[in-house]
Amino acid sequence: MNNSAILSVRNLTLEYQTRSGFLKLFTHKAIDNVSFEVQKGEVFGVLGRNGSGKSSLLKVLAGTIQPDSGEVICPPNTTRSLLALGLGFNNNLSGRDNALISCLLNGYSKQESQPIIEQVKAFAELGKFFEQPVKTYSAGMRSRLGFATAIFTQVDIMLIDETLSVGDSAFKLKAETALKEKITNNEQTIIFVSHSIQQIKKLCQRCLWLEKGVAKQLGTTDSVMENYLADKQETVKI
Ligand SMILES: Nc1ncnc2c1ncn2[C@@H]1O[C@H](COP(=O)(O)OP(=O)(O)OP(=O)(O)O)[C@@H](O)[C@H]1O
Repeated sequence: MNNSAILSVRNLTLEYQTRSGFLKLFTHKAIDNVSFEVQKGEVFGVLGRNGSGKSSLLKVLAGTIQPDSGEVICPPNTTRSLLALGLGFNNNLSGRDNALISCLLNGYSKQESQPIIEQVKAFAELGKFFEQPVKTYSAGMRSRLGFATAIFTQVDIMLIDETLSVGDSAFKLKAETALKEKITNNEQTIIFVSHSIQQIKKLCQRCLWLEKGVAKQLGTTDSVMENYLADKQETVKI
């Protein structure tokens, strides 16, 4: 692992097994021998078509699923949090209680959590719904709560899966601005999956292009984007 790398992924492979008929199992390689490193303070993008393995990769990086082979290495005590739609909340608890649980899981005491929860409440703009169970929320409202919770609790690596793509344009802009502020001090490491090429261009210095689970290109966002867009246009022509 390079000195300033906060995350090192080596030869990662993940297979899903699904039933394709009575007693028949179908194996699908969602991530195929992928390796890369992310530096501390870097905003790293992952792009690729539908089904290319982006979300699966983030889940492995967050430790919510185990790979079949390969490894994910971080310095000791590195905290990681996956911000993805529908993940991580207890549906029966209110937005406030879910925010409190996130704080406690990130090592804050109940007392230290109170001002953070008020910041989350103000940022998420959920009004009285903040006190209602999360199961009553729309996808956009969950996204607001998830984003606000992640932005105000300190984690070493934020793993963001599509959450910025949901919600109205005013909130998207506010979320992007908050992320940029967090990025400017070069402390926050972010791994960011998005279908929005504009968002990846705006936020990420480097990115990884996944194609059917394989790392097709790893490099600066400009160089990867050039080939990715050319490839997309080729496919549209065909
Ligand atoms: N739980 C699962 N069981 C079986 N196959 C799965 C499972 N989750 C994902 N897959 C398959 O693994 C592949 C990668 O899926 P993944 O969701 O990681 O892709 P993605 O790039 O995030 O897609 P999208 O851009 O559409 O969100 C797809 O072919 C998908 O069908």
